[in-house]
Amino acid sequence: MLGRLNHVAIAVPDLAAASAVYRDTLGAKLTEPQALPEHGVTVVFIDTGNTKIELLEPLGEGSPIAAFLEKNPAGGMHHLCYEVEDIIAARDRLKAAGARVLGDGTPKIGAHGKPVLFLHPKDFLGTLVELEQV
Ligand SMILES: CC[C@@H](C(=O)O)C(=O)SCCNC(=O)CCNC(=O)[C@H](O)C(C)(C)COP(=O)(O)OP(=O)(O)OC[C@H]1O[C@@H](n2cnc3c(N)ncnc32)[C@H](O)[C@@H]1OP(=O)(O)O
Ligand SMILES: [Co+2]
Repeated sequence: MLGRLNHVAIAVPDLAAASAVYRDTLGAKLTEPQALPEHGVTVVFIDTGNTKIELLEPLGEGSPIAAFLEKNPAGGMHHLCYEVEDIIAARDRLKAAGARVLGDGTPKIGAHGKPVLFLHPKDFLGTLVELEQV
């Protein structure tokens, strides 16, 4: 069921400042900021060749990363995203195994234009997991 690691997400309080760290200090190439109001975040991606880094800044009221940033004001690693071939089959298998699928369980379209779902961090060793259908 588990495919490639698609991205590692880092929640940040200031996307421009975080982008400057990756661009100027680490010498990375970044995508333009992409506002995703349906996810409550603005994102920038960095392609590292073997995976991607997703920088996340809160967008709008009730962003799902707001509480995380209150606990981690300087930012921190927020989630891992794994690729799956069939997100509905993966969801149903995980639910049957007792994992909590976040939201109403209906995949949303993610930053890459593909269906995504999130799994509760307490069911995965304290790590929020995103699944993306590829
Ligand atoms: C850009 C689109 C998409 C993509 O295509 O890549 C994205 O990546 S969108 C990214 C942002 N979206 C989401 O994160 C959606 C799913 N997340 C959620 O539904 C919530 O963030 C959450 C995981 C349910 C957490 O909700 P929150 O209100 O922040 O906190 P709680 O108090 O309910 O948390 C319970 C418990 O879990 C711990 N926690 C919270 N977030 C994380 C995390 N990222 N990693 C590890 N642990 C986390 C939190 O600390 C609480 O623990 P205790 O304090 O021990 O109770
Ligand atoms: Co993500």
